[in-house]
Amino acid sequence: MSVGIRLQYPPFTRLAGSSVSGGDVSPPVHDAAFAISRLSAEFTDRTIEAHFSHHLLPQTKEQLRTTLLFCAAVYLVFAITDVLALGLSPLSLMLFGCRAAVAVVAVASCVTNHLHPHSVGRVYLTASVTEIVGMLAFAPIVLARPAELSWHAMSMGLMVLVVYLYIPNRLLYALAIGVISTLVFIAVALVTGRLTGQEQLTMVMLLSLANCFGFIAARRYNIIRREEFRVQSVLKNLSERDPLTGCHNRRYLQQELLNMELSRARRFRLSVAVIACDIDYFKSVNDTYGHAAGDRVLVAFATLLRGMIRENVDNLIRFGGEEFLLVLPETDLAGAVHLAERMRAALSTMTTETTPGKSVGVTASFGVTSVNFANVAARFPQEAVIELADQLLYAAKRDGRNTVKALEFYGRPGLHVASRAVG
Ligand SMILES: Nc1nc2c(ncn2[C@@H]2O[C@H](COP(=O)(O)OP(=O)(O)OP(=O)(O)O)[C@@H](O)[C@H]2O)c(=O)[nH]1
Repeated sequence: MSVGIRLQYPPFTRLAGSSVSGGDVSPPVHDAAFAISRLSAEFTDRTIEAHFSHHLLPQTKEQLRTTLLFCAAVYLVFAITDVLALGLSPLSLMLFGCRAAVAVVAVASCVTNHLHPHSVGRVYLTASVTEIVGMLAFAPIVLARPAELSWHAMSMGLMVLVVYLYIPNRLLYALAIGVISTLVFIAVALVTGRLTGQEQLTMVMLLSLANCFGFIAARRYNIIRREEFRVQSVLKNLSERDPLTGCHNRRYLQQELLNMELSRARRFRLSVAVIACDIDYFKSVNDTYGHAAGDRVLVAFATLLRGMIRENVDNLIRFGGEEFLLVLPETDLAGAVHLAERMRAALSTMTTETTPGKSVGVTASFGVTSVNFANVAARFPQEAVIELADQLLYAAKRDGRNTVKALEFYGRPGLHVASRAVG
């Protein structure tokens, strides 16, 4: 059975660390899934890369804003050097226009990202556009002040490092922008014909080194960030999942899921259903066929349940031992009872191979409850819903097992009036 990690985001920001309703979204957690491309320094699995990017989005946007505004300010401040070189002339005014264009694009990028808080693509697009405009605006400065070519080469080297290391962008975009602008700069420098052959060689070598060091350092940084994310995801997975069945565990239910689903249902005045189910006479399976066979039955039961719930919506939790719990958002009592009855019937016809050639069939009992927040205004302890489902499960056990018991939850003890037994 593949074990998964829960990585989710609102509406696209559920990550290793935060979550919103979304059921068992479970990218595999084995190492191959976290493979990192040596060239792009990104996860080769696009889904995991998307989770990673969304996980870091708030920090990335913050970094981008700070860096772009700082670079825009530096670009404008360096207009002083134009005035010192060219005086207050139409040419220096034109260069100021180029510098102002960079500042305007940088500010527009920050505003765009502010208006689209969940878009990773826009962050990279605005970073790239600002970098390209910054590099383009540098060309007229170089052409207008050819006597300072060595200084311009130094500035170019610094700009390349900024592109690789300080402006958050995809590594391959930074590489393309860094290399192409370096080549264009070298071409412009050679066209001006102000440098000796030795100076030209030195300039080409230094700018190549700036690109190499920038790329290597950025690649290293990108890989380290992703390694951190991998470890974080694996640890989170270990702490939230049952290793035998791959289901979420009780800890996850109590610390995250239940509160999240009940709060959401309360906010939007929706129904949430909970089904508690437990394999009947499971001890005798262990006693008769051995613990390993019992494990196989548990895994088969979890697989059956998982196959019958809505992917990315419902949640399956191993509540303990041979007891499982299903949390079903936007589901009323009738819908949950119908599902529980289908599960009960499916299990009663299923067998699991315990040893080669030998199979065992089991049944299960179900306790079903649902709370409709359109009718329930009063606050109640979140565990109360689970407790009711559990009580109903044990009522089903007392009633002979292989049966479903259901009751609407009205939020207060003594008001569970809509009782219904099925099976
Ligand atoms: N193989 C296996 N057995 C487990 C696991 N966790 C709990 N059990 C066993 O599950 C059995 C539960 O037994 P009981 O609580 O008596 O329940 P039951 O026999 O299913 O009886 P009812 O629930 O009343 O129908 C115990 O024998 C536990 O050892 C597990 O991970 N693997």
